[in-house]
Amino acid sequence: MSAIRYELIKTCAQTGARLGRVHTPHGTIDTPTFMPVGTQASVKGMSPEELKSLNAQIILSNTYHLFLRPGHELVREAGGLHKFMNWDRAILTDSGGFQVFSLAEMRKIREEGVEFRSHLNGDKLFLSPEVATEVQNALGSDIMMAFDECPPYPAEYEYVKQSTERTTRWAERCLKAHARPHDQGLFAIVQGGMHKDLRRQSALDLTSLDFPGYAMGGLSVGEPKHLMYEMLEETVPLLPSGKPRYLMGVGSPDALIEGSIRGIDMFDCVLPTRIARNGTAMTSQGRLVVKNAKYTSDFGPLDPECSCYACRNYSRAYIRHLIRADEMFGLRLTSIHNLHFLVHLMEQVREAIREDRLRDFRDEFFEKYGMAHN
Ligand SMILES: CNc1nc2c(CC[C@H]3O[C@@H](OC)[C@H](OC)[C@@H]3O)c3nc(N)[nH]c(=O)c3cc2[nH]1
Ligand SMILES: [Zn+2]
Repeated sequence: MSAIRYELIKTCAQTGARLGRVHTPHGTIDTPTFMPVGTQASVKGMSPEELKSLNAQIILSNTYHLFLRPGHELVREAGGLHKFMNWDRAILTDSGGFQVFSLAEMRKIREEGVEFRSHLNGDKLFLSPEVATEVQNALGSDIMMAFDECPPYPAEYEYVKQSTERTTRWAERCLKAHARPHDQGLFAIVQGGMHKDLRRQSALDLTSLDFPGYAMGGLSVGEPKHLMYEMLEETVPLLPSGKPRYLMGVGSPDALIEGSIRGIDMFDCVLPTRIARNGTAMTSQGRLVVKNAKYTSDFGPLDPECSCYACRNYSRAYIRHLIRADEMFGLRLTSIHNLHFLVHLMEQVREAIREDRLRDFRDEFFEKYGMAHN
């Protein structure tokens, strides 16, 4: 019995969106879903109780960061990531394939794996399909990602071709190295850059290896959004309908809706907590920079239509004051609101799929949101 089972409940009659559930050893995830990112074993500034109060059913953490600090052996000794961070719902860990190419210095990519220097202290380290799989087995995440290369954007066709074919060979090595397939699901990551033929090849090669789930990688890397949507339209139909699809690193409210329409079930993005740190809130009318002087004596909530803890108890004037005074509680309140906003947005997306009206919902949302693009 695989650790991860996808249940397709229904497909939206207006779009290609799906209502589903992902069953994991640490609970069920209603999809389409937004997953808060806790890169270093903490969703910045949020306690597990606060995450549960906003109905987060799964959070992310990251192999590269935890491999560097505190080290996966320590987390294994602590009884695994769930115990270490006191989170008893589902956890997905990214494989480090993105960070080793975006954060690490002095990296050398070979068939065997990637040699690099830690961005923390310059130590010489090595990540490979086998090491990334062993690390995630030690962390005990419910969903592990295959070790991949996320090619830069833009990149030469030939480079993307070589890289994508190597990522497929690496995925096969992860499958072989996976020590706990009954407890942890291993998702493959489709690459191929912005080239439709390479995307198709990657999807066909990886689906022939039969993983419990498939991610769309190599996107949300600076390309125009229309290009990302074209890659989804080209690739998602080649993925098995009975398995979850995860679009990595996405995203803004409009992209979550557009991605759901194109058949994506799972999303992750650091945006809600990252923009919270400079006092930017996502609201039903678009973004609001609460630090702006015009909110000095605005005693209303961040978003009048929001029912989150921050909007029920605090004003824009108070949060503006905290952010300007560099008080931690200010960015905590903005993070609580932004995470609630995206988790609640996905609840509305699931409702719209249930009622076969996701295209109408999108048009209404974009109208109100003013498509003040993110
Ligand atoms: C933002 N756009 C984007 N993110 C991406 C990530 C996650 C970043 C990972 O880094 C941490 O956030 C900074 C998170 O780790 C918990 C996230 O999962 C990717 N990961 C892999 N393995 N392969 C990809 O092709 C890939 C592409 C991305 N595009
Ligand atoms: Zn709110």
